[in-house]
Amino acid sequence: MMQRWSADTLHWKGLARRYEKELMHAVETVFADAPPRQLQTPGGKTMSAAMTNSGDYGWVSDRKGYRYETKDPLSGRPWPTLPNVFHVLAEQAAAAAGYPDFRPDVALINQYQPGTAMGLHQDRDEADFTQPIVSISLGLPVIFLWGGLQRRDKPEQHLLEHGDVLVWGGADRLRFHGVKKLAKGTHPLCGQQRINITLRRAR
Ligand SMILES: O=C(O)CCC(=O)C(=O)O
Ligand SMILES: [Fe+2]
Repeated sequence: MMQRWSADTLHWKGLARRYEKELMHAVETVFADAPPRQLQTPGGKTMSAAMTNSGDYGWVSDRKGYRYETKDPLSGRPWPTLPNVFHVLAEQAAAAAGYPDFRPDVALINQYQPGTAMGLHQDRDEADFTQPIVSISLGLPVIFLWGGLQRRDKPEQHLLEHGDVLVWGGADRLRFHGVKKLAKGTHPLCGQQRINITLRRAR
C-alpha cells in the first residue's frame, strides 16, 4: 500500500518485505566488515542508536562535527560496498515517489535496541538537497516523528513497520524528523532490534 504524506513524500508500506532475507543478509555482511558503533555528538553526548555505513561515503559524527568520510574511522579502510539490493529497492521506491534519477552513494545503517531513539534533526550534510532520502525499516516497529521546517513545529506521528520504505524530498527534504523510543519486542526475522537503512546522495 502506498500512502502520500505530501506531494513530495511517499510511504510505501511493506515494499521491502519481498527482499527481507536479502536485506538482512546484506546488513550482516556490512556489520561483519564495519560493525555498528555508538557515535559521539559534537557536544560530547553518545548517540543511543549504533551506526555504520556502506557505499563511497559514510556519515560520521565526533567531537569535530558531522560529516561524510570515504573511510571507516574504526578500521581506516573504505566503507563496505553498497549492497546491490539496497540500490534496487531505493531506486524503485524513489522512482515511484517522483525521483527517477536518484542514485545513492551512501547507505547509513542505524541499529536500534529497545529503549533507544533518535531526536528531531534535519539531514543536511549532503551536497545537493534536490536529491531525496530513502529510508528502509526492518524489524521492530517504531513511531516516526515527522516535523516541519522549523524545530518548533509539532511533528506528526507515523508508524513505521518491518518492510516499510519512506521517500522524502522536494519541499520536505529539510523537514525535522526522528524516531521515538523503541519498545521491547522480538521480530521473527530480525530479533530484538530495529534496523533502519537510510540511502542518500552525499556528493
Ligand atoms: O531510523 C529512522 O527511521 C530515521 C533515521 C534518520 O533520520 C537518520 O538516520 O538520519
Ligand atoms: Fe535523519
